Amino acid sequence: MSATDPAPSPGPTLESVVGSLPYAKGHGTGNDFILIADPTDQHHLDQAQVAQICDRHTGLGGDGLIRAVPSEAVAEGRTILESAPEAYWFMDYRNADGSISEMCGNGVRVFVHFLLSENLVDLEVGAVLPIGTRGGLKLVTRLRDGYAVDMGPWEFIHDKAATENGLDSRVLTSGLPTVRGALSISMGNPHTVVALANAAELRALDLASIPEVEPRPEHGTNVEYVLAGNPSVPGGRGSLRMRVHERGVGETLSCGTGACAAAIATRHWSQAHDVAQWAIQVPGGDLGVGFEEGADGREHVVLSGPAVLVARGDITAG
Ligand SMILES: N[C@@H](CCC[C@H](N)C(=O)O)C(=O)O
Repeated sequence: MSATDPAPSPGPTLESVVGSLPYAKGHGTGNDFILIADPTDQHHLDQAQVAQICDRHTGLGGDGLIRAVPSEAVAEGRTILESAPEAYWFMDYRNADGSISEMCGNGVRVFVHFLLSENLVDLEVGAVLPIGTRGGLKLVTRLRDGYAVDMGPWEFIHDKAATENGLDSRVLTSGLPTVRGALSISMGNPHTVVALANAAELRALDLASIPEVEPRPEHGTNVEYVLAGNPSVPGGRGSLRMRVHERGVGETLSCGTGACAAAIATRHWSQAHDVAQWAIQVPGGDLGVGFEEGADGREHVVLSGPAVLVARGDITAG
């Protein structure tokens, strides 16, 4: 570039893209989100606007954006209200690329923490708050040091292959020398879990590009790489380490629904059905995954972990 060339355009400001907008930033084990309180359902952000806000270089930066809106304002929320009229708040979740996902396990804990900090709900330690999501009703219990979420029942995506072979798909990933067998699990959103042989494989994974999954999932998938056992659990039973490539985001430091899928797959492969509580180590911290019978008689997954708000701000041109 010479001195006479015109200066490159600095690009639009966030305010010019989305208008003035108060927000908070939070995370759950390093999975980070921009949170927007929208009690009157005014902030209808499109895919490009969300992607711009979540951009780590030209926006605020986040693995996703969560809008707190009354369930009444969203079609899926209105359906939930028919059987759970107490589910006043709905978690309108978007990935960093602006795409919609049905569910976010870390996000729903941070969401409830945000509602509390905005004085939009009142929740004692031990009390339960029903939340509407595109993945259905979720019950969030406030703990002393975080939140536990009844994520509801889980499912194998290809039931027959999963139960007969323990594997139903194949994944090709940079950094792994071979194509690996994998297991597809729905936590409301789709997951593909791959077992690794050792810690060197876990370290060597290159998750900068989207892993190739065959057969190709119609709506994409989140891919979890798991290593049974984790150093903080003596004997290792009921524990695992994982890294994740999230649909619509890329590699993240943690994924709550992914931790649930990883525990389900590892329990299935090791036939450890007697272990009701699992300890999951992700790059961003530690999560718990429990299994218990729900009121509907089906097995439910309960995800527990921390939720932190780190900042508040206002999108303005400055
Ligand atoms: N990080 C989340 C999952 C977010 C959605 C996911 N990327 C998808 O597209 O399904 C979690 O904590 O569960």
